[in-house]
Amino acid sequence: MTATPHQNTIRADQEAYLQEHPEVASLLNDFLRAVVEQKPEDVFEFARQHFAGAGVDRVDAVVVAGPSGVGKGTIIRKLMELFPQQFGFGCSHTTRGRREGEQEGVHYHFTSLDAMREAVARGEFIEHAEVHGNLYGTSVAAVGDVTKKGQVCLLDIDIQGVKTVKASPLRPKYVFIAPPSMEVLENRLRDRGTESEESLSTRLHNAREEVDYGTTQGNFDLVVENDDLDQAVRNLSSRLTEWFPKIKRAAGESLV
Ligand SMILES: Nc1ncnc2c1ncn2[C@@H]1O[C@H](COP(=O)(O)OP(=O)(O)OP(=O)(O)O)[C@@H](O)[C@H]1O
Repeated sequence: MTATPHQNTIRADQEAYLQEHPEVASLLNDFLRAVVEQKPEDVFEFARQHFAGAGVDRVDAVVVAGPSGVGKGTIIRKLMELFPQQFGFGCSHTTRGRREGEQEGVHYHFTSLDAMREAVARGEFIEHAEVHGNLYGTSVAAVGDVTKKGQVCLLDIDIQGVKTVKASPLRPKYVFIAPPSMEVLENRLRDRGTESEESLSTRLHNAREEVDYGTTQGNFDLVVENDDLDQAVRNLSSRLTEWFPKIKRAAGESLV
């Protein structure tokens, strides 16, 4: 049966699209290769997991790490106030209890240990780690929620998490927030009033090793000392606009 002119037009249009998007063929070939290599019992479930992580190596993301109480959350909030259209927060999951004022989907996705373990086993997390007795993690979906809007995804991740992100397909920029001193860090944690003596001492104990790792040459793309908050945010913003020129174009040069 010969094709009608209308069918020919549709076919030409589809072929033109596929030529402009060679990643479609590569994505399908990768999937087929994975299926024949791993021979999954449940192909639909396998496909869901396989495609959940597709393209995650190409998204714009920034990992903001540092010891507890150094000001990661504060700096991220400031950046998002300054550049509301350009940055979005990649909301992590946690099994820890909700602190006063924290909202589901804004500060964290609050979940149970069992639900989180199951989601991790299904391959839905880029990284996860147990910190101070609770699970924390960054899901593929949380990063996608931000980057599909064209925004740079800001991630608040502890040092253990950083090490696993480095082993994941995500290719973010890594920023370490350093305290001016251990005394200042302790005062900030005390003044925040969120920790018991025991949790405070665990956090300070971990902080020394974290600062060693964070300030070791080559572990981070940028180290920012959070002494004066506005200065720290200025230092960070200026580097972010170099890394992601689209931020500067959209925000206007005066902001930086
Ligand atoms: N430059 C700064 N000068 C003074 N206080 C600060 C500064 N930056 C942050 N703080 C204060 O220090 C406390 C800790 O900050 P924040 O909660 O942002 O830390 P964090 O690194 O996100 O901690 P965690 O990892 O435990 O969530 C807060 O009370 C915050 O207001």
